[in-house]
Amino acid sequence: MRKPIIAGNWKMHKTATASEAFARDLCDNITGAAVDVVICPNFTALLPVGIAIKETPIKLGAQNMHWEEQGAFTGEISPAMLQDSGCDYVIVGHSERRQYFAETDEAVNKKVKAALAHNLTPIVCVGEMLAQREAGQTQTIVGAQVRGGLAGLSAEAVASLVIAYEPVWAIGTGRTASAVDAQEVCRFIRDTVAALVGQGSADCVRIQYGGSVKADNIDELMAQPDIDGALVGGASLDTKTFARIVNFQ
Ligand SMILES: O=C(CO)COP(=O)(O)O
Repeated sequence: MRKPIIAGNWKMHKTATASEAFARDLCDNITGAAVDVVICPNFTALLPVGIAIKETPIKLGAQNMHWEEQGAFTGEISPAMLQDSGCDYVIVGHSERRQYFAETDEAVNKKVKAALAHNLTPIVCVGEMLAQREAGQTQTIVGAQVRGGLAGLSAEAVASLVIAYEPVWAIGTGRTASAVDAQEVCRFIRDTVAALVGQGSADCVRIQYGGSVKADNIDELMAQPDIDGALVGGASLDTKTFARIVNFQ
């Protein structure tokens, strides 16, 4: 039985001060959640938010990281730094990183391995662009991203991580994939994982859907057999809405 996991990706929103206040408000609104809850603020907010949620079940995640331990990589942050800041999770290969910062499957793979080596659970993002979906290439693209991102990992490692299916055309557009379409791709991702490392891991790995998840579509999405959670952008920036998403039916 896979425990659902709902994560909020705050992207480049909220200062550290605003993030801390928001996190405290969130703690008051999310009590006794039956699911894993993760919030991913910007780097400068990790420490204060980590302190704000310390005695609560809410976990801390980062939005990106470098794969190296340390070194001359101006502007980057290492897995050890994230761990030291209180992170348990890190988002890897978000489509905005792939699109605007030229992140490749090879880089994603290095980041996934580095995260696991530092006891950080990677949330590995995959998803096709609109033109690719319309050209009937969804499975080709998503399959290659899954195989590339998870290359060389043991069955046990794959079982421990989280995969987020985020169709690029559904991110921030208000255009959610239908629950049936999302289920179909999440099922395909699970089958791809099974072919890669075996059915046992495929049965354990948690797969989130992301892309315009809102309070009014979460229930239908979570009712799908292969959707184990959500990676929420815009709707995670409102306390009441995010609390409602976490408390899906
Ligand atoms: O990119 C996303 C989460 O990582 C989804 O963003 P929205 O929920 O704003 O569409």
